Amino acid sequence: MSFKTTATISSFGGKLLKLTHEAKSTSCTMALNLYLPPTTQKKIPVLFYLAGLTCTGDNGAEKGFFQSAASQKGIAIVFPDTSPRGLKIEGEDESYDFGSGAGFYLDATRAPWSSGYKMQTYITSELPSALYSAFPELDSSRVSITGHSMGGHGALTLFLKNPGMYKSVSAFAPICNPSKCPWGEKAFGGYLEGKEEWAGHDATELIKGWKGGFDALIDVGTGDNFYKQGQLLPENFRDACVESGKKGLVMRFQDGYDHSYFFISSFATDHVNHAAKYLFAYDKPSKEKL
Ligand SMILES: N[C@@H](CCC(=O)N[C@@H](CSC=O)C(=O)NCC(=O)O)C(=O)O
Repeated sequence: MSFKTTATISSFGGKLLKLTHEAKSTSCTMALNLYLPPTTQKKIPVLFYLAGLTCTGDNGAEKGFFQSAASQKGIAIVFPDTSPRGLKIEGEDESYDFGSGAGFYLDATRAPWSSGYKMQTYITSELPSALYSAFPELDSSRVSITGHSMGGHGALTLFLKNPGMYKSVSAFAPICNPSKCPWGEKAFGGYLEGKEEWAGHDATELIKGWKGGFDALIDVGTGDNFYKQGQLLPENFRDACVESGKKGLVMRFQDGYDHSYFFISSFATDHVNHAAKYLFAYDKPSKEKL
């Protein structure tokens, strides 16, 4: 399905495109932002940034400060929306942490959400296929993923559910153990038919079955109220990595930082650089490729 470009904005020498397209998996028109860096590469590696509760594709693009590093490294960034919109499901717009703006990057199995709330399929299949077809300069073989809060949960779980799909993963203040926090319990209870499905969408459970190393970067602010309230539970994820022998996780507790985009923008360059390390690891620049 092709995209409609509603705006083209110059940013750090590249272009930020505001796009919409009709998506089958989410049964609605989806909006997103795509940052295309200035580059002489024939094929541009891609970083997906998944935003958190209440966000659209605009929050990361406008406040995340990812474009500066992406421009320098030559990485395209996809900023998708966080849920379907306007499906007219009862209760869809009643709360900030469920329904619109809160798709949790999974495919709902419980009616009525199971028709349309298919963000896992949208992010891992329909959206990338549509983008690689409409923008052939994007390199579908070099893709990484990151995200914030609910989007950090999305980044970790989509990476762990799809071995080989992403070259790297990182997260800002991710919801690490949704089965054990109020946000996750509400989302999983509402979107999933049975409790036996929960572990399959929980990073702290998924990491236990991951084979090999896990070179992820996770930042959490020590002044983050959602962290203090037990919504994020990063220590549970770190402990699961240690107990199941996964090496490579870098979990940084950033002194005094909160949950906001002031925190994200402060460390965005580190996360783009983390992705760049893997996106360019086996593609040493040669004259033929430039
Ligand atoms: N309105 C809510 C808080 C909503 C909130 O803080 N959302 C975060 C993500 S939280 C986890 O997914 C966010 O990124 N907001 C958008 C922004 O631009 O800051 C409340 O009042 O508690």
